Amino acid sequence: MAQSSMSSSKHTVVSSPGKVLLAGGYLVLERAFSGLVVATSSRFYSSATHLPSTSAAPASSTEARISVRAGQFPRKQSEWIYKLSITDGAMHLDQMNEAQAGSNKFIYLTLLQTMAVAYEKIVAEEGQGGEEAAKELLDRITQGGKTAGLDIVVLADNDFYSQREQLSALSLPTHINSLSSLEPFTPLPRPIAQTNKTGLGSSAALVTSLVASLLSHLGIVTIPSSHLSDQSTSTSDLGLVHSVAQFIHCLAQGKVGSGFDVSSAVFGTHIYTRFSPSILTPLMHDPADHIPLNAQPTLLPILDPSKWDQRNSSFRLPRGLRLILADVDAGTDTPSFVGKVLKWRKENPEVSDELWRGLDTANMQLERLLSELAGKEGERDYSGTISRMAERGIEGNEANPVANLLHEIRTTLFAIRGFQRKMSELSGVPIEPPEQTRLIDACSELPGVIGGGVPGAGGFDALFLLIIDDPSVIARVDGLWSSWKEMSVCPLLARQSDGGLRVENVGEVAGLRAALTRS
Ligand SMILES: Nc1ncnc2c1ncn2[C@@H]1O[C@H](COP(=O)(O)OP(=O)(O)O)[C@@H](O)[C@H]1O
Ligand SMILES: C[C@@](O)(CCOP(=O)(O)OP(=O)(O)O)CC(=O)O
Repeated sequence: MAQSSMSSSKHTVVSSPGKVLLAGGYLVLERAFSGLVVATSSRFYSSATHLPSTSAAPASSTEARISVRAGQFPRKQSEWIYKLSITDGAMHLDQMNEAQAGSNKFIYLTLLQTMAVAYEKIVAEEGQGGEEAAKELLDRITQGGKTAGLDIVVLADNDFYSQREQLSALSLPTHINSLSSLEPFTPLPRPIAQTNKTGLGSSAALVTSLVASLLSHLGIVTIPSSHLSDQSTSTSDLGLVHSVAQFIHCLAQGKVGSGFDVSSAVFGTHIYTRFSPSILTPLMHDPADHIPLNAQPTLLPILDPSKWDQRNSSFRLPRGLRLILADVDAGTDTPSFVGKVLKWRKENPEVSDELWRGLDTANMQLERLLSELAGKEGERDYSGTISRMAERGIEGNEANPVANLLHEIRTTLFAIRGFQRKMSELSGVPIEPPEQTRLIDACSELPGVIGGGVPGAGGFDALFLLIIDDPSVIARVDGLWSSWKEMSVCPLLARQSDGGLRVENVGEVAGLRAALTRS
C-alpha cells in the first residue's frame, strides 16, 4: 500500500481523474439544470511523504517546511517551498523561494486552507483549540519533530498538457497510438504558465488530489484505495474533501463556477447538479491569509458536507462505447465566453429560457438513452449489434432495440449541437464555431462514429466523439484527424472512466515511481 502507518516510510499518493462536460455547458451553472460529466482515465497524482531534515531546514517541532514540486516541469521554476510556523497566536504559511520560482496561487491556497481545515478537525477531536492543537498539527507534519516536514510531488498524466512538440521531437505522427509511446509523465520544456493545457481540468484535479493527499496523510480522512478489498472510506470523508476542494478552487479562480470539475475529480462520472453558490459567500469575501488559533471553527461549519446541496446521480457510458477526445490547436478564453453568454441570457430572458429548456430536454434525453443502452448490456445480441455497427453507419432497425438506441443517441447528439449553434448565433459567442461544425460533421460520417460535440464551454479548444470501441473505428478517426487541414487536431489518450478520487499503490501506476524520483 502507498499509505502506510510505518513512521519513517509513510507515503501517500492520491489521484483524481480529469473531466469532460459531455452535455450541460452553461446550463449547469444554474441549479435548475444538470450536466453530464464524464471522468477520464487520465489522472492527476499528488504524492506526500516526509521531507528529510537538512542544515537549511532542520527538523523542528515549532515549524515545518512543505515543498511542492510539479514533477514534469523544469525544476527551478516549478518547486514551491513554504514554511508553516506558529507566531503571534496564529499559524502562518510563507513561501521561501518566491524570487526564484514565482508563486503558485493554487498550491499556496490549497496548502493554507487545507492546513486550516486540518487544524479545526484536530481541535474538534481533542476538544480544545490554541497552540496545543497547532503543535499537534505540526507534529503530524514533521512526524513528531523527526523530519523537516512534507515533500510533495504533483504529476499529471500526459493528456493534461499538449504533447504536440513531444510527438514531433520523436518523429511520431499525431495518432492515438503514438501517445502511448511517450514516457509516462513526459518532462515538459517550459514552466506551467507557458505550457498549453488540453481542457481536462488541471487545476481542479490538482487541488482535489492535493487536498485529499494532505488530509489523508495527516490522518484526517480516509480515501478509497485502488484496491477493491480496502473500502473503509466514509462518504462524509469524500464529502469533506469535495467541499474543501470546491472552496479552494473557487478562491484560487477568484469566482464561484458550477464546480462540475471538482465534483468529477472527487466522484468520477455522474450527472451533476451544482451547489448553491451562496454556501460559499461567507468564505469568499476577505479570506484569512493565516490560520487563527481559535477554539471556535470558522471553516468546518460551512464546509460540513451535510450543509451542501449539490446532487450527484449515477451515470456511466454503456459498455462497447468509447469516448475519445482531441485537443484542437486554437485557444479559447472560456471565462470571457461564460461572461458573454450569461450577459446575453440576462438581456434576453424569454428567448434564452426557451433555448435553455430545449437544450436541457435534449441533454437529459441523451442521459436517458445512454442509461437505457447500459441496461441492455446483458442482452444476447448486445455485443454483436455493437460490433456490427463498427463497420457501418449507425442505423436504426425496428427489430433491434440496441441498434435503435444507438441511432437515437446519434440523433440526440446532433440535436444538442443544433441548440449549441443556436446559442452561438444568438449570443455571438462561438460555442460551436463553423470550423468545429465541419470537423465534427466529417467525423460523424465515419462508420462506427455515433456522434460528437464540443465539450464544456465549447469554442475552438477541444472536441469529443462517442464511437464504437473498435480499433477499425479509431484508425478511421485517426486518419481523418491527422489529415484535417483547417485546424490542427491532436488526439488525447484518455477514455471514459467511472472512478473518482483514490489512493494509489505507487508500484502499480506505470512510470510513477520513476517520475517521483526524477531529479
Ligand atoms: N502540474 C501542475 N503543477 C502545479 N500547478 C499546476 C499544475 N497544473 C496546473 N497547475 C495550476 O493550475 C493553474 C491553471 O489553472 P486554470 O487556468 O484554471 O486551468 P485548468 O482549466 O486546466 O484548470 C496553473 O496556473 C497552476 O497554478
Ligand atoms: C461554461 C461552463 O458551464 C462549463 C465550462 O467547462 P469547460 O470544460 O470548458 O471548462 P474549463 O476547464 O474552465 O475550460 C462553466 C462552469 O460550469 O463552471
